[in-house]
Amino acid sequence: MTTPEGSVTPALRLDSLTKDFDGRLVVNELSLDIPPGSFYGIVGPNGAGKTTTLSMATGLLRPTRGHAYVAGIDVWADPPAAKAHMGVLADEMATFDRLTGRELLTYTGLLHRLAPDVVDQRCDELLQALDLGRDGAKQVADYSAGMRKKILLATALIAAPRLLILDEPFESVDPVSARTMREILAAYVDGGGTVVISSHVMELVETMCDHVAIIHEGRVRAAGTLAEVRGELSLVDRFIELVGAKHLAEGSLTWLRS
Ligand SMILES: Nc1ncnc2c1ncn2[C@@H]1O[C@H](COP(=O)(O)OP(=O)(O)OP(=O)(O)O)[C@@H](O)[C@H]1O
Repeated sequence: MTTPEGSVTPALRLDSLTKDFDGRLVVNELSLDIPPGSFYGIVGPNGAGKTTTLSMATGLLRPTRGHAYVAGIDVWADPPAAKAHMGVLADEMATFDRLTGRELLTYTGLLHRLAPDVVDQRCDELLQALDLGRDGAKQVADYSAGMRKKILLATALIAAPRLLILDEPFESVDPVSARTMREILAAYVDGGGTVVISSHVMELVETMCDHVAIIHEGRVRAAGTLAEVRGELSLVDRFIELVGAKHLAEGSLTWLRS
């Protein structure tokens, strides 16, 4: 989609997003444009505000101030329209744990008004691809943490949205499944989709993403293409340069030495 001025509408626009928890600003006037077709990594130290930001962007947590737009649609002004454009994976998302993996996927597909035979075929393919074929009949409540990530990724993918927002999608996932997930996401971006992931794993972001934002204390410290953000440094060095390295103070935890 293009605006009247001819500029391309961002797949996701965060406009001065702010979250105040009991007087503490954990996300502070955060603005970011995610170009369509990009594979965008959001990195930041523990507690930087990544999950809070993505929760506000996906309609899970109401911002104190600011706006999020998906393909130009204001997420909080028209949540159903905005949500129709995106697939979301987030730990704090409520899900129907008493359904089996296959039932949850089927239910999600039917909610998106896909034809039952299409849902069936996509369920087969997704369960197979994510190595959940044998666990399709098990309740999601009994899934391991990694299996839960994978079934939630499958629910985010089943309706083939144009935007995927994935909070720590690789956490707890084994290396074989992680590789498959990376292949699925790379093919999705090749097909014109946009992916936004948060991650702590710099190597992963560096090899997968073409854009990156470094967030610290609720603000964007650097954002742009990977090359623009990294400069001459590796992403991890740039990250440490921006957020500051911490070393163990001399003499602390000496009681750990036997
Ligand atoms: N519901 C809440 N009430 C109060 N404070 C909260 C709430 N949710 C998050 N916070 C605080 O907001 C800050 C940002 O948390 P957030 O989960 O967004 O960080 P994060 O960057 O995703 O961290 P991590 O990398 O550790 O997952 C933290 O200090 C956290 O304690």
